[in-house]
Amino acid sequence: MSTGVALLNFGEPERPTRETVVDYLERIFYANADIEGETTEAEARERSRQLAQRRAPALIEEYEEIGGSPLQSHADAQATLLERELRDRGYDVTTYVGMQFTEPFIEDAVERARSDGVEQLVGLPIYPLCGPSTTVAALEELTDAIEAAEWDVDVSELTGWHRHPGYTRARADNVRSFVETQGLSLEGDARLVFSAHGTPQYYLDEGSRYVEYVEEYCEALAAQLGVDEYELGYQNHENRDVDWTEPSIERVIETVDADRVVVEPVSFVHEQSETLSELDVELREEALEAGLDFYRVPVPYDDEQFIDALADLIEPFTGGFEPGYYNLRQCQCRDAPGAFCLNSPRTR
Ligand SMILES: C=CC1=C(C)c2cc3[nH]c(cc4nc(cc5[nH]c(cc1n2)c(C)c5CCC(=O)O)C(CCC(=O)O)=C4C)c(C)c3C=C
Ligand SMILES: [Fe+2]
Repeated sequence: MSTGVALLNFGEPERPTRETVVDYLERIFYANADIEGETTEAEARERSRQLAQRRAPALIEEYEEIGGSPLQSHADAQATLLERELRDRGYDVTTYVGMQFTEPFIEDAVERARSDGVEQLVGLPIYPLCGPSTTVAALEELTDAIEAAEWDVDVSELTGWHRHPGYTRARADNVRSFVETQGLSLEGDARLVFSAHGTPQYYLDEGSRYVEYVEEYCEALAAQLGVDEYELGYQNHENRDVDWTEPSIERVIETVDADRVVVEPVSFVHEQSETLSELDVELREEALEAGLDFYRVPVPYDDEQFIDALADLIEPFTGGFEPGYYNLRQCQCRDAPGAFCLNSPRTR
């Protein structure tokens, strides 16, 4: 059977013109309009436009500073490597990249898979830590696009996958090798600092387990690295007057008791403005002002172990065996048939 894997991603404009960046931001703000309370569609659209226009200049500056976002090229490279790995394992698989907020959109990925004659589609959001505005929203879009295309295809979905042992090992080995190359010691005077993408308190109040996932993941990663003491901070987007996850990464950097910090960006599986600008430029400056040497672990987006872990997640669907055999169970965050994750409790 021919399988399509839709790799669902966030997206970042490749060319940061004012028009593309405003449109991009407007889509993001509109998709998250609920966090400011109930509103009409017209009000939400107007508010999203205003927020996008206000935020755009600073984001354009970030893109200019880093010479454009590499997200699209990293996502394409990942898709190619995953397809190759699954084909090497003997499966008839094609991968399709679909973005939530830039082209190629999720509906474009669906259209390409359909015209290629895919018989089975697996939706894999490239967010290891399941959250409502990323993982769940991306899969809702996938369902909507399939329905809009009136495509009768067998669909499976994968939500949270940070507990995959191969993934955790890949990230731990990546941190270890970075620390070694830099001549640092995490047990000595360099403090390990995990930086996670933040989320508005609204989503946590609505039942999202995102923070639990972040915390347990950091604990597991630190344990694999043999590190007892570490810090965790959140990269928040404070464009609206709403509460976000605490402590912010800036606060952590201000208060950490160390000579140097090694920052591991746990929410990210590509380099993008959040890593190359927010961390490497802005946070580095704050760290230096606080008297800290600053090191940031590169994201292992094309690492062989990481790609193998992604292939393992897809394998039950291409191999035709019971997903539960690999501990994949019905997702609690996405209440849809065929939505599996590694986070759900065992029922027996
Ligand atoms: C490629 C870029 C981005 C990734 C990956 C990403 C991941 C990510 N985002 C959230 C939660 C939210 N992000 C929100 C806004 C937002 N996110 C990005 C970029 C990425 N996020 C941008 C450019 C923006 C726009 C705001 C800004 O200041 O730049 C929001 C909405 C906030 C709102 O006020 O509407 C949420 C929610 C998570 C959990 C996550 C996980 C990896
Ligand atoms: Fe975000």
